[in-house]
Amino acid sequence: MTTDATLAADIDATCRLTGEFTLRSGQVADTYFDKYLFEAQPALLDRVAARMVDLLPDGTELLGGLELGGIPIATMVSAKTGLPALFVRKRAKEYGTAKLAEGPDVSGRRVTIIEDVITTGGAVRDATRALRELGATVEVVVCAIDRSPEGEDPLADVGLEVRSVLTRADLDAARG
Ligand SMILES: O=P(O)(O)OC[C@H]1O[C@H](OP(=O)(O)OP(=O)(O)O)[C@H](O)[C@@H]1O
Ligand SMILES: O=C(O)c1cc(=O)[nH]c(=O)[nH]1
Repeated sequence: MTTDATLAADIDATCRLTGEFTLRSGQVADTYFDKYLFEAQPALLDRVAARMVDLLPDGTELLGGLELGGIPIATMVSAKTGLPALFVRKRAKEYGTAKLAEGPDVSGRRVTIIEDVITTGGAVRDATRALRELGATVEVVVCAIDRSPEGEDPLADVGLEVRSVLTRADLDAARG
C-alpha cells in the first residue's frame, strides 16, 4: 500500500480553480479541478497513478482510460502494472477502424475504468454502457478525484463501484 500524506494538498494546490464554471453535466460550479494541471506534471501524475495501482480490483485485465483526461492516467497505471490500456473515446471514430475503445478487443475481458474526475458520473455511465455493449465486464471505476455529493453513490444505478484516490472532502480538508 502506498502512503502519500501530502498528495491531497499538492493536488489541491495544483488543480483547484475558483470562478464560475459550467461542468460537463450542465451544472454551474464555483470550483473546478483542472486535472490537466496535475497530469502535465510527471511527478504528480506518477503519485496519483501509484495510489490507483493499490485501488485496482483483483482480476483487472484491461485499464479503460476515458477520453481525454483519463487517458494519460491509464497509460501511467498501465506502465506501472503491465496491464494493457484501452483508450475509450466519447464517440466511435467514423473512419478507419471506427472503434470506440481503442486498443485490445474488450469482448469477454474484465475492464476497470480509469477516470480523472467524477461529478455526476455521467461520463463514466456512458462509457460503462458502451463497454458492456462491446462485451466487456465492467464493475469498478478508479478515479483521481470524486467530487460527487458526499454519501451518494453516483454510479449505483449501473452497478459500478467507485474507488477514488481523493474525494472533494479530502481536497477541502487539505486546502492551504
Ligand atoms: O461525472 P460527470 O458529471 O460526467 O463529470 C465529469 C466528467 O467531466 C469531465 O469530462 P470532459 O468531457 O469535460 O473532459 P475531458 O477534458 O476529459 O474530455 C471529466 O473529465 C469527467 O469525464
Ligand atoms: O464536472 C466536470 O465537468 C468537471 C469538474 C471538475 O472539477 N473538473 C473537470 O475536469 N470536470
